[in-house]
Amino acid sequence: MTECGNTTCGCGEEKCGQGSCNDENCTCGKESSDKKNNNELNHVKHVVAVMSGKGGVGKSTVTALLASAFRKKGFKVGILDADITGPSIPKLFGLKDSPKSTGCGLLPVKSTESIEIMSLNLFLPSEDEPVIWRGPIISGVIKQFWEEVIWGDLDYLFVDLPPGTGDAPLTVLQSLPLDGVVIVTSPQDLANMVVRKAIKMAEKMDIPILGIVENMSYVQCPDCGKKIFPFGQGKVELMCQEFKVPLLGILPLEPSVSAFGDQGKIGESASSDLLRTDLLLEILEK
Ligand SMILES: Nc1ncnc2c1ncn2[C@@H]1O[C@H](COP(=O)(O)OP(=O)(O)OP(=O)(O)O)[C@@H](O)[C@H]1O
Repeated sequence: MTECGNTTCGCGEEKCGQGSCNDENCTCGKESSDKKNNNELNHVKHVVAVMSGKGGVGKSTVTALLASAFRKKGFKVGILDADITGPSIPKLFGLKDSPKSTGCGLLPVKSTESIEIMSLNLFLPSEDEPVIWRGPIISGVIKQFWEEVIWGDLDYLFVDLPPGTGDAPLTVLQSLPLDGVVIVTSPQDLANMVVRKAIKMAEKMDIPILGIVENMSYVQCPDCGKKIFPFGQGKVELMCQEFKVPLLGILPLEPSVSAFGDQGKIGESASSDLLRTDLLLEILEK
């Protein structure tokens, strides 16, 4: 292996620890272009992070709905739950089994719809056990979930990020071979302000923004079907225009979404049909 200088690596690229270096002899710390096939057992075609910056806007729900929508289309799908201290994915899919370990690595747990799932909550003795870890340990676990889990052949791996722009999101954006991020927002101005920080973080790190989903956007009257916008209307369209990214869906505040999630049957929620999956697929294929 060749050693690179302080600022420039053997391949002539500036040393930054991000992006992709195609010189296989270079040790600049940049990831090789084959980062997706992180071990011989894993062949993951696309990795998509779901991010928000703001807590509670529905990242995990949107991750689960996206994964379910892609699965319904026949793709092989996985979810890496990078929300280490507040993991929700196993609950949404009603998973209780612990991941099995083989000589080669850890096996994800399969949901009823055959989505491969890895989450720290699957290792805990009870689902309400807290995880009280500092940032470096959390980052280490996220990397292990990528490198030491036998994902096998997957078309799409969705990564559910925790809120904020701290250690865990940074690790995912820096260490995983992301095709891009899907941003989840909700219509309140407060959410908007924090979500913009996440968008700018991804932009600063040269991670493509694949699109924005607005969650809890409106309530539909069960009697007359009229849409009520308790937090105001049209904000996500403005955000998409400003950042020049596509709108991937507007989801209502819908009691059944929460009920399906609480019952561990989020895959049965029809809200996944409201996501513009075909548009996302088109963007990813490009
Ligand atoms: N469109 C929706 N309609 C009704 N309830 C929803 C909707 N989206 C999310 N919820 C509910 O809101 C709560 C928070 O959702 P979720 O856990 O997906 O948010 P999050 O952004 O991932 O949270 P965190 O920041 O803690 O990771 C859950 O109880 C979920 O069922």
